[in-house]
Amino acid sequence: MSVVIEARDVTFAFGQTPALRGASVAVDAGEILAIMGPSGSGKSTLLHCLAGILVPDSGEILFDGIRVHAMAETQRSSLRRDRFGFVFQFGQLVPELTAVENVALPLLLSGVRRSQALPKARAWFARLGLDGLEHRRSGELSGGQAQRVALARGLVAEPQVLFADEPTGALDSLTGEQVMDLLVGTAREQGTTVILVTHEPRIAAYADREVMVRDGRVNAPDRIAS
Ligand SMILES: Nc1ncnc2c1ncn2[C@@H]1O[C@H](COP(=O)(O)OP(=O)(O)OP(=O)(O)O)[C@@H](O)[C@H]1O
Repeated sequence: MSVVIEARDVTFAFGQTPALRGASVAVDAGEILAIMGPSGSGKSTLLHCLAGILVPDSGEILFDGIRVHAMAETQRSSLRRDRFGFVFQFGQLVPELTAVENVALPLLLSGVRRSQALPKARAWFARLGLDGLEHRRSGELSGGQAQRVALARGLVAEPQVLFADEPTGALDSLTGEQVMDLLVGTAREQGTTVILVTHEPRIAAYADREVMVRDGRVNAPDRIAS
């Protein structure tokens, strides 16, 4: 297995608040990695640095040999659009668009024609058990349905890496497990690398490997009480 994406000794602070204090992690191509840790430990910040949304104060982010931390915002935005997919806790579907238009969005933003993007998006509805919901808007979907639509949107452009930040956090446990079954199943079919932030061990159990973030570091040993 070869490393596809990596953080090396990354630090990041929100003003005076340090969020990452030398975080390092490497993820293999096709691997499903769960990032766990207590609230406020830096999990989301690490995910956002890996995805090129935030730029580290120091350290490196390497994707496929590219120095993401050194790229300009426009380049990072193209990288996110062309190579990465995203699923967040609250689906964040565009409420004005239908479900199928939401799924097609990453393709349309990449310049794929509507006549090609919409059929490609539609194919995901059968795949994720969403048949018949293509023309609903987000307000007309259940939480689990909306999250499956968000998952389809995250995967439709066949990204190399899917970033999922608490993708089941707003769902009851049964619905959450159904979403995880679909996420892991489709990612494996496509060979997509998945970086999943969760604080739930039950959800992390779907991953190939778990790392723990504590105090802005990955797998930092527990402090010895003095
Ligand atoms: N936009 C922000 N502005 C200021 N401080 C922030 C911001 N986002 C996060 N922080 C702080 O950075 C630290 C790490 O936050 P982060 O969201 O990465 O942790 P987390 O492990 O994902 O937490 P949670 O599990 O609660 O989502 C925390 O101290 C948090 O309060």
